[in-house]
Amino acid sequence: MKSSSSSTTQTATQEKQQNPQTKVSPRTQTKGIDKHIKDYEAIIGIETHVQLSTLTKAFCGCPYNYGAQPNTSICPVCMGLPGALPVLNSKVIEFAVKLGLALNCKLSFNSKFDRKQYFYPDLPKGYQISQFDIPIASNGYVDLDLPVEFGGGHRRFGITRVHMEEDAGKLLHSGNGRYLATLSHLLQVDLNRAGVPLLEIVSEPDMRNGIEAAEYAAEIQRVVRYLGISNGNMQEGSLRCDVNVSIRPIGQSEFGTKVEIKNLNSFSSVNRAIDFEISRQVLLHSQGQGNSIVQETRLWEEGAQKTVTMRKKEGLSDYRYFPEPDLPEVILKKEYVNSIQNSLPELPEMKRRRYENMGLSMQDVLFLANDINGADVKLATNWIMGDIAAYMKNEKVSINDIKLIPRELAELIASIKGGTISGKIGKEIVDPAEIEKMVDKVLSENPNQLEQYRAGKTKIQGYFAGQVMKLSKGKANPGLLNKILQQKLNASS
Ligand SMILES: Nc1ncnc2c1ncn2[C@@H]1O[C@H](COP(=O)(O)OP(=O)(O)OP(=O)(O)O)[C@@H](O)[C@H]1O
Ligand SMILES: [Mg+2]
Ligand SMILES: [Mg+2]
Repeated sequence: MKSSSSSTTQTATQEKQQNPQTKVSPRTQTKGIDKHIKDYEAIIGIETHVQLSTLTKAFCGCPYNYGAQPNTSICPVCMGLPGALPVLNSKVIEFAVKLGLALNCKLSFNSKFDRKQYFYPDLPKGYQISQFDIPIASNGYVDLDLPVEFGGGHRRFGITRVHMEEDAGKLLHSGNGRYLATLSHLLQVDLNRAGVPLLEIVSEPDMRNGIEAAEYAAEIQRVVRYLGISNGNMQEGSLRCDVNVSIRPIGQSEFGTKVEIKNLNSFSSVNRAIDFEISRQVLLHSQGQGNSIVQETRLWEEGAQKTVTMRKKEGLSDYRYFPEPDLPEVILKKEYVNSIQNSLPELPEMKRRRYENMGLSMQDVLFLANDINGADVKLATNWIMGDIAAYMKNEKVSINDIKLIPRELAELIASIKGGTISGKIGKEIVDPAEIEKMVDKVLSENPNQLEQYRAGKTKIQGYFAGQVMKLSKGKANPGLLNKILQQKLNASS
């Protein structure tokens, strides 16, 4: 119900339930490993790129709109033309400080930009402006609660660093070649995205399975949405998670060789790609071929449900990082940081603890905290004091007797707010008084049919139900309608 709303986040589990096409088990591709898998432990760390929703790019005045015609939002700076000079967009700093604080990081009051050099057709300058040895934020953590269906449990995952950088352009391939242009196929470059600001969040290698990784990604999405610094949309690439996976035999303290996986555009692909990769590595290891696990970037193929080699990973020294000479140092003032700290909204973890303290079940807590707005408190109060109180009075029951649970009320209110159902329909779902009136009307207007019913033709109940439904213009809740109708018929015979 809520997955299409951009203001709504979901847990990795909820997403999985909504994607029935994701049923293929990656395990089927690596049969025979089940007996080995318990002998190994997986180590997972995640790099997340968050595309910032600033009005203009990081170092020039071009706007960025996803889906715009290729190369319609470019200028000499983001095209990397010789002599063009970057000017930093101050919103990038503000958003970076917000995220750094939200992820409980230590801020660097003096940081700088560096050039990370590599050749790729989507990078016209031949280098990416990034931050190397002094990231704007580091040493933080994120807290989350695993969904109840996975045994629940609180987790804290370390955040190594958060740094600012610019995005590259996009390559458009036509023909069969996947990564590089061949003579027989055309490679086009769209530079609209070049220079769009990103924050890269690097986690500590603290996750141990696909579920923890997917829940971590979902929490990062919630945090950036709560902060209002990104739309966090994975399908559009505004939130990109690269997962690093290695395995080690249980009991070994040093880490194994890590493999980086890209092209994960949903939480469930994060989960499934990790499952697959763990199986692949365990299989190799258990067959004595551990050496063939090399440090590389692999690509998740959604169709085939497997990871394939993309490229060998560059070593750090290959990038030849050096300080960006065209941009000044980034100096943060205490007052500036304080004012941002004071303007932070309530974050998902705070909201979860608040709801938990109100006595809600963890399932309800997670459901409510997934939504940026939570349940609308005012609407919820109106419902409880209005229609629900009236229903309780009418039925002479207490709040403990009615079957409405907090999550259902929140779902109902969210549907009304989101326009999925109208307030009128919403009302009739829990307002038996109106249905009762309509039932009375139908019964009194159909004395002959009522007579037949009393004479034993109980099938005619369906006819009455149909008439009431018609009278309500289809808005009566069928369950409630039948219950009331049954009561009335019993009373009259
Ligand atoms: N042995 C390991 N197994 C699994 N994950 C690891 C291991 N060692 C490091 N990691 C994780 O891999 C990620 C490395 O990210 P980082 O950005 O530091 O480097 P990179 O991927 O080599 O660089 P680049 O930004 O160029 O992709 C981190 O999240 C870290 O926790
Ligand atoms: Mg990486
Ligand atoms: Mg990285």
